[in-house]
Amino acid sequence: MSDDHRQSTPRSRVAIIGGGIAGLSAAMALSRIASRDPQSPRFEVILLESRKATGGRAGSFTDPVSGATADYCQHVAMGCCTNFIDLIDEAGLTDCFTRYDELSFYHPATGISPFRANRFLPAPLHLNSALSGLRYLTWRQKLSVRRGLWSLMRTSEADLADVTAARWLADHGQDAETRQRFWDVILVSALGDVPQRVSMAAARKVMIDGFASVQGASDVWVPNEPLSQIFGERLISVLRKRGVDVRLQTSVRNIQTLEQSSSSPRARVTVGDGECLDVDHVILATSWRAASRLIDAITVRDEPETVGSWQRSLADTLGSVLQSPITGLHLWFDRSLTTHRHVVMVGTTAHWLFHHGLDPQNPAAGHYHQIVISGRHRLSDEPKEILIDQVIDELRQAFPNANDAVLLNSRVVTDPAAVYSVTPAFDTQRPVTQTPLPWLHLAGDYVQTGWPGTMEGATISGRLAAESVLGQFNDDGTPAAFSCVLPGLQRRWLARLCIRD
Ligand SMILES: Cc1cc2nc3c(=O)[nH]c(=O)nc-3n(C[C@H](O)[C@H](O)[C@H](O)COP(=O)(O)OP(=O)(O)OC[C@H]3O[C@@H](n4cnc5c(N)ncnc54)[C@H](O)[C@@H]3O)c2cc1C
Repeated sequence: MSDDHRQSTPRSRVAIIGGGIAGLSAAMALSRIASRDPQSPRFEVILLESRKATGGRAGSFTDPVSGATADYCQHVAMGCCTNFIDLIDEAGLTDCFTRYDELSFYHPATGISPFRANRFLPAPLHLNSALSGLRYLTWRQKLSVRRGLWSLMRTSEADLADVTAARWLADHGQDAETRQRFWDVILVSALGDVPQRVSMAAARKVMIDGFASVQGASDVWVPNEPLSQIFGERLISVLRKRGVDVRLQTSVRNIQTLEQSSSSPRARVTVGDGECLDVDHVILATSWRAASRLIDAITVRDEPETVGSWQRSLADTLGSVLQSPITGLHLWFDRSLTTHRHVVMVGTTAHWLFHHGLDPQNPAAGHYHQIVISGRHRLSDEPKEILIDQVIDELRQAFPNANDAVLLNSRVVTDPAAVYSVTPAFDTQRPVTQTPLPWLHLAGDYVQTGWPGTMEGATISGRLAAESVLGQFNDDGTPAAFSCVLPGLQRRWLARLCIRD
């Protein structure tokens, strides 16, 4: 396509519904293509977000008592999240994250054990010393974990689609205590639900891609600014500079097909105040619940039967999704409880402790600590005060500094639908990006990406939707020339020999 031709070609109008990480990732991909490649198609991208700020589940709130800004729940990424890390790099936001190559595991019986992969040994041998360092595991348990990891490396993901993690682990010699002390600790945090419900294929993704396959895959990326700053302000300013029309507090009420003609817009998006936007493409990047409602209400002019059966089957699939809660306990003390920035807590109600210290913007709020508990737990139905008391008891036992610490303020935030459960049934039925409506593309962490419900999954889904728009755009016979999704980290020779694909 020549520059002259490009100038004269009408711009394709794309509405992205939802400004969570999936929608933001799609907007970044389309605006990057439009701004960097003179041969590329031209887009007018409109991002529609119903809330006051973008970021979706990766957002923050202002505590009414102290005025402090805190994330609804602490989010972390891992070194294996190549697309998410690339997204923040592209947006110039790498300074918003700190990368850690060591984890600290706490157990009441043994205190803190460092978990650090060996930087000189090739994967998967690099994990050996890290495992040896977990003092709360007996040598038998460590041997059992190594055997389990080896079996997992020798089993392809496709062979694990039908089985839950709990079943597979029990069948592969992992006794209840080894599961509780090792596998469950990692899987519940990463997948947001208990191994009795999640598929072993999803668990393999975490254990193999996230730990065993490549040096650096298990590094932890922790935001050092509120998520609202990262995804609600800084990323939006990048998008606006690239010409994306970001509209906040703009809730989409319905989507309709228009009369088909090659030169006209193909869909109409109606927003809350009744304004209608006629567009060539819609990327639906909401949660699975909002997507189900909007898709169900689409009225179709052509091929109503094909589309109707797809609508019904998608409604069944999304209607059967099991969801899992995640709880964040936000605790402000008069002092820091520990020098560790984060600690994985084993054998306690708390799963992770994140320690942020004093906020320089608001030092009077106190030293901020956040406890994360993924999934339902034994105090889920108890009053919040009981949960706070229990967790503070655990912190006092774990960290001597906590004994004299005074709790200045606390808040418990539970998102009951934080993540969907990657059950074997749902994992095999997850919807794909393309739909029978050529102008409609799905994004969101629930879409088939090979990843569970994470920021990486959401980023990939947005990039896949951008690729799908581009593929359509080139339907005139030109092959789709743009690839937006990055591959995972490249395995080296020993990992390639050991790990079956
Ligand atoms: C408590 C908690 C902890 C988590 N921890 C981690 C973690 O540590 N690491 C990790 O990788 N992931 C974590 N996740 C998962 C991660 O947050 C999600 O996978 C990811 O943010 C999903 O992004 P999304 O864009 O797919 O969906 P969402 O974030 O749900 O975004 C959808 C957006 O669509 C908007 N919307 C909905 N309906 C409409 C409409 N009609 N019109 C316009 N806009 C609409 C919503 O307001 C929302 O902004 C956590 C999630 C939660 C809730």
